[in-house]
Amino acid sequence: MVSRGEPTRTLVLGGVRSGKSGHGESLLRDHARVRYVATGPTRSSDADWVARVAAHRDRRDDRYTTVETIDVAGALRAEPQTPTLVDDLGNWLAAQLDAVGGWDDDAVDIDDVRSGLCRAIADVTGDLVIISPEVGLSLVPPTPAGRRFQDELGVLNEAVAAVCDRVVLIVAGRVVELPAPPTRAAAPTAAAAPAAAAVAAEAPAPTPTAPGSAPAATFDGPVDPTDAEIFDTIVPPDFGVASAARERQLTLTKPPGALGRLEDIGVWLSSCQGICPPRPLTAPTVVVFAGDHGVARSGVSAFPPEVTAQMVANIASGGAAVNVLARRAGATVRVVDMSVDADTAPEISGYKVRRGSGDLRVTDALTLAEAREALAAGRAIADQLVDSGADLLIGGEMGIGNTTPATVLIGALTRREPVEIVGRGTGIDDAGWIRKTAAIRDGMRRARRHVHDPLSLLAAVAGADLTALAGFLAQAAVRRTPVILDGMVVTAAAMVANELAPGAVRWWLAGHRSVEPAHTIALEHLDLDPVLDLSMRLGEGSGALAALPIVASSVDILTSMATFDEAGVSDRDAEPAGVVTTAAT
Ligand SMILES: O=C(O)c1ccc[n+]([C@@H]2O[C@H](COP(=O)([O-])O)[C@@H](O)[C@H]2O)c1
Ligand SMILES: Cc1cc2nc[nH]c2cc1C
Repeated sequence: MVSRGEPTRTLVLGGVRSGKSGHGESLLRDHARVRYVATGPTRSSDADWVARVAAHRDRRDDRYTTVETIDVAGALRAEPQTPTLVDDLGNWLAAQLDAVGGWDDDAVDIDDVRSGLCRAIADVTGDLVIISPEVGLSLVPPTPAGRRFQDELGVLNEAVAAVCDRVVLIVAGRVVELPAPPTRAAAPTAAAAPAAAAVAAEAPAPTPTAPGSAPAATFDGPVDPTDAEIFDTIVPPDFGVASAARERQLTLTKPPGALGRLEDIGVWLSSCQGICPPRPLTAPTVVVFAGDHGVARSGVSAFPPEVTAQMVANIASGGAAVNVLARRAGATVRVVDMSVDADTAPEISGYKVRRGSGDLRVTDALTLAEAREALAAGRAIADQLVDSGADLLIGGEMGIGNTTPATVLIGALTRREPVEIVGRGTGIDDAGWIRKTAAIRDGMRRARRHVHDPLSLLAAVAGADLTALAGFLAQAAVRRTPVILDGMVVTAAAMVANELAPGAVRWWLAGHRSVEPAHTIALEHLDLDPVLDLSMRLGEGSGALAALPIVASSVDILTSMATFDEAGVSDRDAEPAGVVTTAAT
């Protein structure tokens, strides 16, 4: 395997003594330099272990540099470009379970380290081979610790496979190439297909009316929710195009890097579009997912729940902040009633799952069937917009009380204490803050047992609006369409979306940092750096829309600035006039 500009991430699975390490090494034989990340100790008092390590070492030649660490994510992040062999994930997992005392305590999980590892794997820029044992084919171990290891390794292998380009299984010395799951990048999902076809026929363009207004064209429902939670492997934005865009930035008439973050955003957008220079954005589209929440009846918001339906009508008729900001930025706004506790216009309620989601303090917000329906709706909406030409998507939301479920999701997935993350939402007073903190505590208690299962987590505490948002954001990544995230509520849904579709985060840009404390924690968790920090706390998609003109400008820079050659401007390596250099004697 020689790097051809595009890195290849290969997961090599196999049983004990199957030849998996040897095969992994053979994949990197053409590289002049290979880093060997050893996840188990290379020195030990166990003679058999030492002999195994020595056998592995003898097979490798002096092209290898050995790094002994269980911080594989850290090692990959330190040198993402270096061709690397990681051997193996079994030792890594054992060390992680040791670190958290998780061998015999199912309540302790390693989800964060596993996600961190997957994100680091998704971000490598050089060839990577990861060796992992496949122990799921043997007997179910007789001890709790053995069963825990076997179960965790199954989950880990599946998660790592999702961010690798190839997965091979070594059996009896033979290499079996495991097929990738079918890709839906070019076509609507099976779940979304019927509705997408119906809307495509009715609404060929995403902007039948002026930017900023809610177009008359409707989203159709219902959708087939079967397997709504199963997403295709996310293909990252094109690394080769990113390199070309970075090169182009250096040719433009400015000191290298002088446009700072604007340059990075242009490079990202170029890599999302797979072309350099990128195409100007022509059809950015915001979808505002609206819903009511049972918990809002218990005094966790400064406003009454009736405001949700009233604001939905306001957005539909073009009078909300989201409409004003969208008009300025040239974006189209659509509003979708997922679970508003009132009847709304038929053109916005085609996907409605129910009236109001359940009170997360005491009951599931949705049934699993409703959660699948909401996820499928979000996915179908993303598909319809991409199919009809949207070239950038923004997820927005409107729902009195929705900062409570969003904070519960973030708290549960990042294991924070409620008081660290609770914010003032629409502006609750101190008494409301105390009620909200207690509601978040109760919701997190109910959420805790679902943190390993994104679909049941959404059903337990999120509600139909946030669940549809999660489906929308993940499906945008499946369809290789860039997204600008809005505030805390959208980012909470994004966290779950990235659990459903690992690597989806690479298609998302954080538009802004909301004043909600949970937002900063969620952004850190996703490793996202917001474009703006304007002390906003509105939702609707407003923060993302405020960032959109900056994103559009970053594209213009790459498309329209003159190069040094074109403008006849001297590049920095050119010799200044009048300076004569003489050869050294
Ligand atoms: O996303 C955010 O950062 C955000 C922060 C504060 C408020 N909101 C919006 O305010 C509403 C929820 O606030 P609350 O106090 O009713 O939970 C909902 O309609 C959100 O769009 C949104
Ligand atoms: C008026 C109003 C507008 C909103 N937009 C998003 N959340 C909101 C909450 C309220 C209360």
